[in-house]
Amino acid sequence: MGLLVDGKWQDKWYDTKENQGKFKRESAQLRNWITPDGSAGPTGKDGFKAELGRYHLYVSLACPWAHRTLIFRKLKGLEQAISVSVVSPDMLSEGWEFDKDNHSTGDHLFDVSFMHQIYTKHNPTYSGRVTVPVLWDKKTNQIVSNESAEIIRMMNDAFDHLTDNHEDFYPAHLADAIDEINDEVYHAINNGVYKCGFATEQDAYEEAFDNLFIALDKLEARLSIQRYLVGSTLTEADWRLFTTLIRFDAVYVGHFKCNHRTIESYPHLSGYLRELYQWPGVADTVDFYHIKRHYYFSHTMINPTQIVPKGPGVDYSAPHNRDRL
Ligand SMILES: N[C@@H](CCC(=O)N[C@@H](CS)C(=O)NCC(=O)O)C(=O)O
Repeated sequence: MGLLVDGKWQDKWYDTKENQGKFKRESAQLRNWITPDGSAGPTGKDGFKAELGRYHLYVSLACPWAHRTLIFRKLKGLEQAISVSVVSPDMLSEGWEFDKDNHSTGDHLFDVSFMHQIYTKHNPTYSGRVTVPVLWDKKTNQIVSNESAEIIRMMNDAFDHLTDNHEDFYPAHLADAIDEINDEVYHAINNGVYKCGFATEQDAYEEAFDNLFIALDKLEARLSIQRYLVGSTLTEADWRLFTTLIRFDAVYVGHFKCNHRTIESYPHLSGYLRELYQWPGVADTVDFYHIKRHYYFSHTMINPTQIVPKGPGVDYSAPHNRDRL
């Protein structure tokens, strides 16, 4: 695990010493947008017009942030339009790898061995962490974006005129409500589980743990009276929560010490999770082999034996009963 400094790979983990043992996630650096006409989006430069076949996604099937983009690719009917390469589950001294003998598709564009080589193809002197997902422009040979929250917004509407899929997971009249819940879910839950797992001091861990379960309890109450996070409409906010919930009992409870309770033990959150899992096309994007193997095998500072647990064997295909709400 490491990062690029002036285009050179360095094997170095996050330094929590400067932050009282707290894990601080770095902001994504590459923030351009694909738009229907190629004009600039809310951040970054212009020149990324929506075109079928022009863009490529680099993902890990283990990663909850990359998982969002795979779900949107599926739900928005973009599988033919946007090609994908999947990294191996193990993220070791060279970071994310394309090892075809280890559950990777290989790099379909350049056949390189490591994800950091994609970042240095974009910019030979790149400095920063080498994260997935990455959205690549095959036409101009550069990274469009490495921020999943923005990649899913582009996928939500930039290609609609080409695909005729007008399903809208961020409708204007719900935008404020979605942004508000996203903010809470991001800090306390999506990133909250990482703050628990990567904390290196007891207080830092306990603070993240308490905030995580306060937030989950709040969502349990909310989902006891409404079907989805912002009411009766399924939105982006639900998909952003889903990718953390589906990893929770398999990984975060044990590996990240988020063990106050499992998602299975929450009557409403567990039914909600099953409903989202059973949404047409979504189960195909969930790969528990990659999920469990990645976390338990890669984070040797947390799990030095690299043993991957066999359980928990939750049945996400069981009836969800959410249609009663
Ligand atoms: N802000 C990014 C975060 C992505 C991210 O942190 N991905 C993780 C995998 S789950 C990663 O690649 N980590 C490698 C590292 O931090 O060195 C996004 O949401 O797109």
